[in-house]
Amino acid sequence: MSSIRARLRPRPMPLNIFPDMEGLPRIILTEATGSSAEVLLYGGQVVSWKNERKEELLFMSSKANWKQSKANRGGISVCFPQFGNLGSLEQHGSARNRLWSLDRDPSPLPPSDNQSSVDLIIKSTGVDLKNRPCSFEFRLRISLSAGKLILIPRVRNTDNKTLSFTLSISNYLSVSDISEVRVEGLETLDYLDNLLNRSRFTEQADAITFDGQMDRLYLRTPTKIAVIDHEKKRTFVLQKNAMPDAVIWNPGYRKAKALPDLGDADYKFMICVDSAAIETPLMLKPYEEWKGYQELSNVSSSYCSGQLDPSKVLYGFH
Ligand SMILES: O=P(O)(O)OC[C@H]1O[C@H](O)[C@H](O)[C@@H](O)[C@@H]1O
Repeated sequence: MSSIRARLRPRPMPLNIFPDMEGLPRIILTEATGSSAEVLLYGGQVVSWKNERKEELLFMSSKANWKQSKANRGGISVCFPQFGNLGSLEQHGSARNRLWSLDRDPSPLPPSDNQSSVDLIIKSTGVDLKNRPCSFEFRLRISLSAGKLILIPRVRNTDNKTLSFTLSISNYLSVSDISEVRVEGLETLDYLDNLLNRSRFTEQADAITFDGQMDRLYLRTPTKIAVIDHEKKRTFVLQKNAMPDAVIWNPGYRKAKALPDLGDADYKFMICVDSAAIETPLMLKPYEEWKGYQELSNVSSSYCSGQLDPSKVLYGFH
């Protein structure tokens, strides 16, 4: 009887994984309403997220190299175990330049061997241990559902010493024109300005707008941040847990020109909004695990009442 039941139980769809034009393993996630996401094992990077109308929601540099030697500038990648140059490791840590593996045992999360989510893993290597003698495992679940892309990062200390790290999930969002964008949810908060030697300021504006390079670390941010694109009349809502900080970055014209892997005009069509834990490094006791959560959704700016109401966008009041 039980064997008949087992035969009748719907089998999970196999993961859609294939080598792309450069031979890099690429995973395609799909779901019933027609949205999709693409993930590279190299860097564990999400390189595409399209809505049900097949519109791309993530920015990718026009000079992305698509080679397995450096993370592409764009999409969503993880900076770990160090954000930026705040330590002795390479800029933004090694995770974005590693070849990740499929995680067949993502316990205690249920296995996700279907076409709308994937579990990835990297373990510390000799290089990591040379610079920071404490072994770890980093697991990343990427899940797609109607209108939403969810990332669940988990770090496990697999050593008998304390593990300390900083981390960010770096989201390059595609926008119509950076001068048409407002970021809401960070007003009145303190931030460190990376363009002014990490000096501390308090945000005075009602919303963040852009008229040049910006590189800030907002501290103790709320769990929801809205990125409103006036021209497209679309709003990204970033919801996060266990990552108290948020990075807001746009290189502006001059810095974009100096970056070899970014087209001169590309800065207009992107904004980086990172979920992050940077100001206070995360500490894990021996064998402890940390778990974060990030959910991105993209909604019509006027989905509530025909008028943008930030309180509705930010706090979901209907
Ligand atoms: O050029 P990358 O190493 O990818 O870093 C890109 C950017 O990442 C973050 O947003 C930092 O705050 C910026 O200072 C940095 O320029």
